[in-house]
Amino acid sequence: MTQATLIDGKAIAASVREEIGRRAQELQAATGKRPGLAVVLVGEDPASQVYVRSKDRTANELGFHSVKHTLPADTAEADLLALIETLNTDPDIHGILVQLPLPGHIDESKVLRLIRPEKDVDGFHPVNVGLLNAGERDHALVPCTPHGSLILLKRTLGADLSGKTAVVVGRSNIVGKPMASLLLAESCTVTIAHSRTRNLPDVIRAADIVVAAVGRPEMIRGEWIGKGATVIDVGINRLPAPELGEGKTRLVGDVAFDECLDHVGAITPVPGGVGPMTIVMLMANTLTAARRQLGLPEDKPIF
Ligand SMILES: NC(=O)C1=CN([C@@H]2O[C@H](COP(=O)(O)OP(=O)(O)OC[C@H]3O[C@@H](n4cnc5c(N)ncnc54)[C@H](OP(=O)(O)O)[C@@H]3O)[C@@H](O)[C@H]2O)C=CC1
Ligand SMILES: Nc1nc(=O)c2c([nH]1)NC[C@@H]1CN(c3ccc(C(=O)N[C@@H](CCC(=O)O)C(=O)O)cc3)C=[N+]21
Repeated sequence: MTQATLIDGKAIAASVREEIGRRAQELQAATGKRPGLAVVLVGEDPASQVYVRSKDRTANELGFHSVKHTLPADTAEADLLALIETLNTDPDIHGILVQLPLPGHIDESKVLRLIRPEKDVDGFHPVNVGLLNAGERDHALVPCTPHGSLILLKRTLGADLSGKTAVVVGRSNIVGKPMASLLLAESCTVTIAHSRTRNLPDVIRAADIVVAAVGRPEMIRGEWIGKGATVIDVGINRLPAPELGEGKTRLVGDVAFDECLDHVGAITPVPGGVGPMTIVMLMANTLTAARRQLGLPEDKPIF
């Protein structure tokens, strides 16, 4: 019986974070400027509040300039757009992140299109999406969760992923599509699966690399995953956990983790896998955006 390697996202995120901290200090020594991040939250979704707090805290810990704008859930679209215009022209702000999802009365696409592509640290603006898909990712800002997932894969399998068979389950603009695009750019043979995919277990079984971004707790069973495969579980699902006490919850991924341990090669846990990488890649993107806006040469890519 083999024993799967646990991909320690928390530890890898900590090492990337140190590197970003060093680079931010260099930037400040050279220019007197700190990378500046603005996070905008509309409404009071508790999960979003947790993420936004964590982004703000990490930015502060790394010595970034960080501002948080919390707007009421009934904010008019025009007011949100006006705030983005202000941030677009603020020279101390290099990165803008609007926490998703937005309340239903606001046109998400309109908001994302207004953010200056140079400041779009989520990588959701059509210009950044286009650059990534055109094979120009070095000039883009790359979405944080897929980018962090790719780093986990490279730290586990080595820098060269070419020729590997990868299945991405999920086709959202936030995770699935950009993940597939990054893996294709690494010369993997990529399949994108979704809710209409037939024989999903068989599709997944053929993969060297499985990335799960579905949002359904433990939907992907251990027996669907081939021997020795590497599994990146992006899913974050909060389930009630009465065994931990009344009203308590616990997080699980999209993959049945325990069922994988005796035969997969490596797997990310939830929590402690992709989540911590997402936050640190947001800081990496903010630093990249700051250097570009200050006219400095690109830093080495982070692996
Ligand atoms: N760790 C992190 O940092 C982050 C984690 N997440 C988590 O990742 C997960 C996915 O997020 P996101 O991409 O935004 O989710 P979406 O809901 O936008 O997309 C889910 C995708 O899963 C597909 N899907 C749904 N049901 C099935 C099924 N039965 N079989 C196969 N595919 C299915 C959908 O297919 P179709 O298109 O056909 O409907 C869709 O493409 C969530 O748990 C989210 O919380 C998200 C962002 C960051
Ligand atoms: N514009 C925008 N950009 C995003 O990047 C974005 C977003 N909107 N909306 C929501 C999703 C979700 N997301 C996560 C970030 C960190 C963790 C994270 O740190 N997770 C910890 C656990 C956190 C906990 O305990 O709740 C972990 O997995 O170990 C998870 C999920 C970013 N998102």
